[in-house]
Amino acid sequence: MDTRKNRYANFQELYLYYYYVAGTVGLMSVPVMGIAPESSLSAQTIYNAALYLGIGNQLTNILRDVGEDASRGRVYLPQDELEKFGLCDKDVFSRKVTEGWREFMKEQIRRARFFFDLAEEGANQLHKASRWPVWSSLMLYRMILDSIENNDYDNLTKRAYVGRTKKLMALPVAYAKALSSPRTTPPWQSC
Ligand SMILES: CC(C)=CCC/C(C)=C/CC/C(C)=C/CC/C(C)=C/COP(=O)(O)OP(=O)(O)O
Repeated sequence: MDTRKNRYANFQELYLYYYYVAGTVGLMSVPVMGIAPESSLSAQTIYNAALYLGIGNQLTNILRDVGEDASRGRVYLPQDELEKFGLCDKDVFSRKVTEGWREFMKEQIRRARFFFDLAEEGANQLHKASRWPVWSSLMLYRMILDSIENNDYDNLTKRAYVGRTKKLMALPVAYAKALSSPRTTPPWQSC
């Protein structure tokens, strides 16, 4: 798909690409990592969470690399949403961070966070040995979005990154999150 296509009309088209390139990685990870024997959520719910983590990671990866991809003539952004903010490919290639670009980026970041939020429910359903690395990667990738914000949405000339200290500080937090047991009651039955 990547060799044939370098523009995507809308998020639906992009979602298919994200599914192929990253969602599948999440799905394949579940049987390797294992589901907690005490989990009471359906396998489908857990696989969906894994898929959403793959999509969230890929969305973040794309948002971090917009400038780099543009230098290779590639735009992995929804064309209709660019248009909604008065933008087009030319604006991506010109690398000028305008108010329109910032507003566009805010929406893209919101979407990536939404997928990470969906994935969270599944992380503690995994076998306990797998939870810490999954929480760590989820948190570290989510921090790339914060870094794009801290760069005032300039992902056209700057590459967002998370410094070593911030990364190290996230690890104990991820560890603490990994300690909580899987839900035994699905969220929709607990209220
Ligand atoms: C949450 C539950 C239930 C399970 C976890 C399931 C997992 C591990 C999901 C994560 C899947 C994953 C690691 C996807 C990778 C997506 C990604 C960022 C791919 C980037 O690939 P490239 O585009 O080649 O990267 P570069 O741009 O860095 O070269």
